[in-house]
Amino acid sequence: MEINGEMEQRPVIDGPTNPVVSSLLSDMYQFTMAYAYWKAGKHLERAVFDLFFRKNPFGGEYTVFGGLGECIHFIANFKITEDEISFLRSTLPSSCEDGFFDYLRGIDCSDVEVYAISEGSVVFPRIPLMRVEGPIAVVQLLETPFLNLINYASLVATNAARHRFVAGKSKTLLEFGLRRAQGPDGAISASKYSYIGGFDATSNVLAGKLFGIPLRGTHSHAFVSSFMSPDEITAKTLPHSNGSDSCDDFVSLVQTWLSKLQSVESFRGSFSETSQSELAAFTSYALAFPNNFLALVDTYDVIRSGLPNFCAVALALHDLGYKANGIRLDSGDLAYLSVEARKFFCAIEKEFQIPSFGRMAITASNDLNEETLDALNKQGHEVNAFGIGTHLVTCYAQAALGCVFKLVEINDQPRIKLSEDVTKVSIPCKKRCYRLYGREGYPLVDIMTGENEPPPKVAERILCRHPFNESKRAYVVPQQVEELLKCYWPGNSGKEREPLPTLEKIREKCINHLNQMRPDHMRRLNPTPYKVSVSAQLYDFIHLLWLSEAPVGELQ
Ligand SMILES: Nc1ncnc2c1ncn2[C@@H]1O[C@H](COP(=O)(O)OP(=O)(O)OP(=O)(O)O)[C@@H](O)[C@H]1O
Ligand SMILES: O=P(O)(O)OC[C@H]1O[C@H](OP(=O)(O)OP(=O)(O)O)[C@H](O)[C@@H]1O
Ligand SMILES: O=C(O)c1cccnc1
Ligand SMILES: [Mg+2]
Repeated sequence: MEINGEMEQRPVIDGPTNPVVSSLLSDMYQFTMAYAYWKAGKHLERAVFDLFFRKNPFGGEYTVFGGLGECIHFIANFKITEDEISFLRSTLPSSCEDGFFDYLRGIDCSDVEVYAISEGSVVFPRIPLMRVEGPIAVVQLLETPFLNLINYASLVATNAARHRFVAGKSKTLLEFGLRRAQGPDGAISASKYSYIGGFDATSNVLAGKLFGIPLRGTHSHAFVSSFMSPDEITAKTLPHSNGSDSCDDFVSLVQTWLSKLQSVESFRGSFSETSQSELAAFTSYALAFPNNFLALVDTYDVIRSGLPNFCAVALALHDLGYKANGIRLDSGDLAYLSVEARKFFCAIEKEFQIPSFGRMAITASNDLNEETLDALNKQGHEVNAFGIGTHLVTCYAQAALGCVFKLVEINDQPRIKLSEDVTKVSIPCKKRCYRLYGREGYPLVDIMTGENEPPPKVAERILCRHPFNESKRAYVVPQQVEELLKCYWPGNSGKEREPLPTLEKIREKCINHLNQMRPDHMRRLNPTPYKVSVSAQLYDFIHLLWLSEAPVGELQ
């Protein structure tokens, strides 16, 4: 585009992570409406849409906002190709005129503006996560892809944050969901947004490559049961960790340690013969990864086999200057088994004078979710890391977040969507949104105002009204005022574009925001709703418009 004789420098922004996110990834009705707008000569009318949700997921009182970056990557590259136009022509009724397809050929998002809350923020019902302004036909085409990019992203980020909340800050949380996720995009998105929501790492290698998320993993039961006995191990040499000399027969060294363990007085009766298959598997894994030895100990029997076998290998590694990483438990009573494992490790630390052996890491997995984490906490456990798959990535506890995209203004005229259900009435007008902070530093209330109202001021009392309930209102004297919607896509407005932060920064923002919330909004049982309000002026306007738009009933 040429402005004042100079070529405007538009930043080059890559497309979305998933290349299927393109202009046709939309509902059919967006294209039929676009045609009807065009036919009516309305397609260039300037519209304002709000993207928001009505209820927090998982019975909670907060949501983590995810997916904004992908939306911006999408619109930065929004074009309808010749091939796509041919397809649309073949699928729309043959009465659709050629001029419409010529119009579609020329559209992009250069005259669309997107204002949004920063990704990773904690957000609440009714406050627009995004405000999208532009020619109505184009903005209408963005509805479905935007909702698709935001609904699951925010749902899974929230789910991750909730799992983090129950697990506690000190635990390591590993996302193990790739195999159980809803297809490849579900899996990649789950890894990305679980990381934002506070997970530490993923097993998903592609997510590691695409987003730089730390990768972690152990091994499976197949690895253990694929071995028959230590006799099948032929390459038995393991160099000392400092490179000084080598142990020629690591397998025998492990056997020696197992015999020593069998004769320890305090272990007498707890185990006798352990599984030779498992011992061979652990020994082989240690030979392959002497610096990162971690063993899945529940293939046969955790107490009678897995733990002693693991310790025999870990002690042999210790002789050669290596430090084992720990174990994974994947079945049984995880609280009980983790406590028994810890006792076993501590007994070895004491018996053989090996400092820090008692602090060996214990990872647990197997159908974990918020409830099982909570139950484990209540029972007392010794788990250091949780691997969580199915419940996290499928968002088992709630299938979808209900973000919607509603018209709030056209040609500078406010619009309202009425409903019998008052929670579904949309809040009209182009709005500004603020978060007001209280004396103790907690966010107190979010407030929406009309676009041209003066902003709330620090230390100045402002009336915050429930948008629909006349009697619910409160005066607030904010100690800090934060404007929530920032310009992420300026279109032709000339405004500065907010840069897209890195995934690391988004994660940091999310964790800080969650930490900043008042604890009663965060608790799992009956959390206190966070207040979302409108200014007195906007309240009056909503109700005026409501009355003017709602037909008066007639009783007979
Ligand atoms: N101490 C505990 N308190 C509450 N729930 C637990 C506890 N330990 C494990 N769980 C959960 O109980 C469930 C046990 O699953 P399940 O009944 O399938 O047994 P399993 O241990 O997987 O058995 P299997 O050996 O057949 O694989 C899992 O969802 C697990 O997360
Ligand atoms: O349980 P999730 O939270 O989904 O976590 C991922 C699970 O995936 C693996 O199981 P695997 O595929 O080997 O099957 P399994 O159910 O028989 O353990 C792993 O051992 C975990 O149990
Ligand atoms: O690395 C693991 O232990 C792992 C990875 C995916 C699923 N279950 C376990
Ligand atoms: Mg399992």
